Amino acid sequence: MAGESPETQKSTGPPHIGAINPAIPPATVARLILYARELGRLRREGESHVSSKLLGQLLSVSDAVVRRDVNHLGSMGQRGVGYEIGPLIQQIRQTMGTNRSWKVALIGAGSLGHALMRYRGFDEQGFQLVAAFDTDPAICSRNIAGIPVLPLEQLETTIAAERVSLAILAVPVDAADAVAKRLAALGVAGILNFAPRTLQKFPGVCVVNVDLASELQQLSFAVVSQQ
Ligand SMILES: NC(=O)c1ccc[n+]([C@@H]2O[C@H](COP(=O)([O-])OP(=O)(O)OC[C@H]3O[C@@H](n4cnc5c(N)ncnc54)[C@H](O)[C@@H]3O)[C@@H](O)[C@H]2O)c1
Repeated sequence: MAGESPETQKSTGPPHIGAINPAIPPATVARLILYARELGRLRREGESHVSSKLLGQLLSVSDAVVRRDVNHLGSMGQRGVGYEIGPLIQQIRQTMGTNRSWKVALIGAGSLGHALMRYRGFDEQGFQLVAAFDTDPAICSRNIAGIPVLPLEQLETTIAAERVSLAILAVPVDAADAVAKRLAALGVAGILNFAPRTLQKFPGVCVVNVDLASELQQLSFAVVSQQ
């Protein structure tokens, strides 16, 4: 799921949108997210410092890779002491834009949408799902896991009123481009797209595609490659 970099990057936009650092390679970005997850776990276990060797072991990469990745964040480690966990987490979160809260809208409240609304992990990472939208009247005007499901007609007013910056697209493939176009016109800065199609590009809108079927194909390739 992780590992794909934004297809476009926002150059201008509302003042609450931070710029993505284009100098960090996508593979490093993917690992930094995983380092933060492991560092959070170590901190909860009471650790204050971690070596590049241990952090590397936790991700099955070498300590040289860890040091190179962390170097992208500036001067962080101390020889013989390792990295101080708190400041390293803070620096990664600042770089990733996850040291702040993001308001997120979900478009498409079907099977996948329901599962996403029930997932509690977004809040913990600073992603606040404020509303879902659907075209099916049977689904609308309900609350799922505390999130209101609204008719699509209310997209424009709600996104503007709530100052939503990110959207999750979980609509049927044929509806994806039209919805993305509406989101782009509303100034939404990023779209997490689950529809199995490469979305049309919109200036200033970052898109990350999530396609579990593609991930499975990568897994099958990895398995056959080692046989
Ligand atoms: N990327 C992945 O790994 C992955 C996994 C599962 C599903 N999907 C994709 O996610 C999408 C949703 O899958 P699902 O299983 O939840 O489908 P679903 O049919 O259960 O849900 C789709 C929902 O979108 C609504 N909808 C239709 N047109 C709309 C529009 N223009 N605006 C707002 N809502 C609209 C429908 O009323 C329905 O509630 C599909 O495109 C599917 O292919 C991707």
